[in-house]
Amino acid sequence: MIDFQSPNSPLLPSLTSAALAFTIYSILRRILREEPFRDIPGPKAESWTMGNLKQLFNSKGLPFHESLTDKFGGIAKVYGFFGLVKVLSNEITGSELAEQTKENGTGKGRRGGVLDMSEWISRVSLEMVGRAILGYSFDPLDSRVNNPYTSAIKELIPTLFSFALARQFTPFVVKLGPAWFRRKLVEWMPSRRVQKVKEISDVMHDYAGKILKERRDQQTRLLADGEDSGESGRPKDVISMLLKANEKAQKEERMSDDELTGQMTVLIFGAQDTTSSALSRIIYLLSTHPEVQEQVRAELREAHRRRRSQSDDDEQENGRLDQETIMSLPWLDAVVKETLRMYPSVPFVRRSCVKETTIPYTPLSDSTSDSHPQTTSVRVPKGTTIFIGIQGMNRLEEVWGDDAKEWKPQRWMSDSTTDIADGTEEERKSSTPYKSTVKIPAAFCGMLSFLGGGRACIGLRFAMIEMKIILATIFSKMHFEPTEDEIIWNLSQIISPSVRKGSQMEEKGMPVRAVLDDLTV
Ligand code: HEM
Repeated sequence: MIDFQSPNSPLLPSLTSAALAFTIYSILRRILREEPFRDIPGPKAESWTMGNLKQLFNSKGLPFHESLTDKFGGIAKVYGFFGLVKVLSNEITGSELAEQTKENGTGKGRRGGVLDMSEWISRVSLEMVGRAILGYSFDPLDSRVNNPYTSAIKELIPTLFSFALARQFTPFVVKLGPAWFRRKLVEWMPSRRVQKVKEISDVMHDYAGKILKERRDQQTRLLADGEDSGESGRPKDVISMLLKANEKAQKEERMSDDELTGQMTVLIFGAQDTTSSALSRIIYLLSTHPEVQEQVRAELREAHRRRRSQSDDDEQENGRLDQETIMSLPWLDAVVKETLRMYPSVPFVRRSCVKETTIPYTPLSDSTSDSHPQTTSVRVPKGTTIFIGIQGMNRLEEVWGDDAKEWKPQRWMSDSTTDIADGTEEERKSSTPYKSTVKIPAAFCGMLSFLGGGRACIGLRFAMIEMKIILATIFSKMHFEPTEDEIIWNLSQIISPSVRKGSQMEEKGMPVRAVLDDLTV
């Protein structure tokens, strides 16, 4: 009998060679299946071995993604390893206030300073999702030291993205023997980046296990104290609810601890970087568009004035607007939607085609494109890798009009758009400011920022509420101005900002000048 768990198992070499054989077979199979995309235009392969993959997975790759939509339209052919054919669909795409007191021309002094807002936003959003999803405080905001989980979660995506090319082999590597063997393989790998990912994933796994235990103990305590009977005593975080549902579920439907910790990590990941990327971009855009920022602050000023006039217990409300008021502010809504449209936090996603299909295709008749106008559909064989160009789709002129590539929140100010909180699900999904004949199967307002279909973002509503609350809170207390720094937006699956420090140097972060300007009193 073969012992699968033993490191000396004779199965290992056979598994390794079988996996390699499978990899080579798959590569050859795909090379031979190039033919259906013969007539699809696209950029030339940059290199014979890497195709276009280095351009696709490059932190400075946004212009390449943008050029795909501009030059080739809805579908562009890009090359993978060894000239493998892949189809790319339309990319496609603090510090405490460093004190400055200045005269601002009105004779009044002003207090402000330069803050790295991306750092702060990232901490705020992790704290929010930590509490809402896990019932856990990772990183009290007044702490100067990052929790190891916070650092791990921030490092993971950029580190993984830095070897995105090698990760194309993941589907084959995960089939290599049992988990302990794959772990050994990883430990033996002489790559600093692979070791870093291993360390990050160990920290995340250990923390998730620790938090799960805390939630479980809390539930046992509440049950024992009889506090679980009423709504008020019940923990509201997602994991506590999941644990409770798990206990009530039939034995065969229950999630194992590994599945539960997996869910925790997916939720935190899905929620944190995406939201903080969008929030950083919004703050930056408002700092560089003072006229739009003034509109947002004017409606906040008015909302606070109404709150003060209606409330007789200001102390208790502590200058805060309620959720309903925040969600109904039209300029805030327009700014969030327009930023998600123009600058989606996740500009593209990857999918594998599991069943052969044919998709409609209208080539560009533009003279700069080498497209073949007679082609109207393209056959996509099973196994083809597809990149869904979220950003490219969000900027289609057919859907958004001639000014599709401009950031214009005012496009959302018309009556024809439906707020997320209003209207039917169908109205909400398809509501774009333009009466377009092109229907995008999107989960949100005709844009793909939260994707669409069965695997669309499950945190859409959470994200909208969270972002608006954070923005309303911050912009009620201060306004922002740009600094002289050049901000660069990097593609590492999720977009994040950095600052140019000389011709060859960049540093993570997004400095903006914050000026205290309280609207709540
Ligand atoms: C601005 C904020 C957000 C954006 C732009 C965003 C965008 C996306 C996108 C594009 C996907 C599809 C990814 C793929 O399939 O490759 C996704 C999936 C997902 N998102 Fe979000 N997301 C945001 C916030 C959130 C929040 C706050 C949560 C949790 C509370 C969340 C949880 C998830 C989960 C669990 C998935 C996987 C769904 C599945 O595969 O079935 N997201 N999100």
